[in-house]
Amino acid sequence: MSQLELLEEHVVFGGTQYKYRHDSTVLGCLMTFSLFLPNKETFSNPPLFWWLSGLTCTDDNFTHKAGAQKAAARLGVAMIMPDTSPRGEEIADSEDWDLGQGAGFYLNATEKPWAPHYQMYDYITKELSAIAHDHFQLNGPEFISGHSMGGHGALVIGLRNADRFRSISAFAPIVNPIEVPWGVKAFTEYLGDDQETWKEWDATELLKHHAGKEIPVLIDQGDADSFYEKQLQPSKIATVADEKDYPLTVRMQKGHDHSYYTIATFIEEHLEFHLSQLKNSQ
Ligand SMILES: N[C@@H](CCC(=O)N[C@@H](CS)C(=O)NCC(=O)O)C(=O)O
Repeated sequence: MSQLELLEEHVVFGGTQYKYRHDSTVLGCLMTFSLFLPNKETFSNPPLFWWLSGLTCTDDNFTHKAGAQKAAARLGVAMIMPDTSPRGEEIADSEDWDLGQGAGFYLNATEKPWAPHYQMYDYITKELSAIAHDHFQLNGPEFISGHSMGGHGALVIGLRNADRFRSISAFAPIVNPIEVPWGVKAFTEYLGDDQETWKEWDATELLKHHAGKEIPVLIDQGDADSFYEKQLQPSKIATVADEKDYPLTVRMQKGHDHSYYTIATFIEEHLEFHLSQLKNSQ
């Protein structure tokens, strides 16, 4: 397992917020991630909440802006926040904010120049998971959530690993990337022109063909989100869920936009949603 370098440690609401750096074997570069642990004496084996951020973010956006630590400390939930792409001067990048560094789309790229480093799906589901389990002994139940591009990541990773994650939630997720400009641009670059391969990384397509465990999904979408109609369109996945009678709820949030103010408003409800699913499945 890779060596972890502790960059930050802060006591917060009786738990501890950490930031680490490590040399990722899967991505071939130095990566940071953040981790919140609730009070160890009160919560010895906490469930683990994975948070995937959106375009332009690092692990800091959620840590600094969502205010999730207070609820996580009260509920006894550990939270892990990965970065959104491989990083570094030697790593392929784009001048566009919705491609390259900060925009890894949580998939395994197959095309040049991206493929050697842009393997975020494997990084999260294998390398960072092994660190969470082996280094921090976080071996309890797991949930996954995210925002925008990270909401797409949470839906795709959750549905592809429905035996592992107990529930999925998302804020303003890209639910059908193969049909919207952000997704078409990124998937063309990372996965090439064969659109059949894109479907493996598209939550709406995955849900259409999902035959595994029906893990519940909660989506919050602000109706004042400037990306709502062009890039997000949660009704696309809601329609598929309705057709299959799949347990997926979309809540439209009046007046809310795409920002972390929306996440801060509802993050406690998301943590409670995940924990309540856990109780239901026990
Ligand atoms: N840079 C873009 C916006 C990018 C954006 O809204 N990113 C979202 C995720 S898709 C985010 O979380 N930004 C960071 C933040 O709000 O802290 C623009 O100027 O239109």
